[in-house]
Amino acid sequence: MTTPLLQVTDLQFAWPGQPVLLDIPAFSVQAGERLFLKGPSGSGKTTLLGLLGGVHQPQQGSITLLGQSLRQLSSLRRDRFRADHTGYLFQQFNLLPYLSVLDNVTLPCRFSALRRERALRQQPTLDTAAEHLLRELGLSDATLHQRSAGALSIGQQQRVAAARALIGSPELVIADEPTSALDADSRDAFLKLLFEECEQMGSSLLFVSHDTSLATRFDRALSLAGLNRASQPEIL
Ligand SMILES: Nc1ncnc2c1ncn2[C@@H]1O[C@H](COP(=O)(O)OP(=O)(O)OP(=O)(O)O)[C@@H](O)[C@H]1O
Repeated sequence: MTTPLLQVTDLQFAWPGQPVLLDIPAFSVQAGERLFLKGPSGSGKTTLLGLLGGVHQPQQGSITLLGQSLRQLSSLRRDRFRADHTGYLFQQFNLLPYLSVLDNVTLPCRFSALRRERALRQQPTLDTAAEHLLRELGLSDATLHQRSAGALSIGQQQRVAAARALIGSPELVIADEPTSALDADSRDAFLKLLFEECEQMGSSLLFVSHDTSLATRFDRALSLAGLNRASQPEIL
């Protein structure tokens, strides 16, 4: 059996002063897999993604990415490891609105020498790497690339956020409800592009959403409730 890209074992997490939110005996993502994780609002999806990226620390259990236990890294090395191997696509995109589109897309390469190096293996400069990705994701108008990210439409910002998550081919792309602000047609088109890019880069995709209609498009679909043994009080 091949070693999973990401492996969670006996994880427990509670926010300070709150009951245990997540109690997950086992969860894994395989290399190159497209995994859909569903769960209602408030069930702990975003918290789990923060744990997987090493942003939060579990009270118990282990999270191993590419054979490296996150717990064994100092917080500085954990941040670097996350920047090297994980691309994040957030629900609210989290672009820096005053920076240009290109500067937003190339941002991960400032924090990760590995992603910078990988991007420069394909393209002569980081800007051309960003432009290439933006074109692949349907943002081909070069005048848009120089504009402040905050001046773009929601659909355009989402593509910029996707390019930022993908630049430098991280092994794992984590997407937290990235299509919730889109209509059905834009959502379908965006998913198709995201899948194509992840496949080209050999990245695994962990896609979290409460929109269960998307689940059949993925290699595997899991429900957080099915993974999590912690009791869930009032979730919507
Ligand atoms: N920084 C925090 N401090 C304390 N509690 C938090 C924090 N972030 C989230 N929580 C709590 O953890 C629970 C799960 O929140 P989380 O955002 O992980 O759920 P979610 O499934 O991603 O929800 P949604 O689909 O609405 O984004 C909620 O009860 C929330 O109030």
